[in-house]
Amino acid sequence: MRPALIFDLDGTLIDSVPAIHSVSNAVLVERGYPALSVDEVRGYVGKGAPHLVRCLLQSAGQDPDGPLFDEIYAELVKRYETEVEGNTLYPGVREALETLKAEGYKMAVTTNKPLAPALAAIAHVGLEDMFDLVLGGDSLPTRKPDPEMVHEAQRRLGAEKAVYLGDSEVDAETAQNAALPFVLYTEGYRKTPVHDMPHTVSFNDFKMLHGIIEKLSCP
Ligand SMILES: O=C(O)COP(=O)(O)O
Ligand SMILES: [Mg+2]
Repeated sequence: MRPALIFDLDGTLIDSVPAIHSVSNAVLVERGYPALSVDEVRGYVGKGAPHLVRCLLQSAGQDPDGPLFDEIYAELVKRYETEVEGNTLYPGVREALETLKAEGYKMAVTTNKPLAPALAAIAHVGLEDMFDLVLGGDSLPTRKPDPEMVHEAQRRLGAEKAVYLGDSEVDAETAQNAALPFVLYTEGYRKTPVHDMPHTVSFNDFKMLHGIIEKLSCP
């Protein structure tokens, strides 16, 4: 049986930092706080929206868990869902996914991004028909690196075997916690050198993905 392919979203399939940067700055500047650089915002991505909001509050000199949290979280997630222009696919993603889907691989997304903005970004880049399941950071009581999201995806897909694919330290840890092979996309938002990240195989071009998955699918 072919393994299910469980993908991370931000930094793996979609370059979403331009969108997250612009939404974050809109929320900050509107309240009189200084705008942040793309590099700063990139460093805040990967652990879900609550973490991003706490980082934004800290950068503004505010209490990360203080009274502004709920208001900023709600506004950020709302804008995230509608201001989708800054989300773009990494080169070759569509072709690679189409090939794998045509061969019968079941595919899911497990992202720490909240579900509504994740679905909006997926639709914006035209991948809405590609996945059997999408789970967001607010779909379950826990988020990555807790393995539950990946386990839940595997259960819902009825997949005995699975491969997890992602770009970040959080993803490497998730795959380890879920005891799954980890395919690392090196062009996303990781902060650690590739050789210091636990992974089964890495790739820097989606043209390589089909061959990698075929090899991992051998019994
Ligand atoms: O929203 C985030 O923080 C990251 O989302 P990801 O899990 O798709 O990388
Ligand atoms: Mg990611």
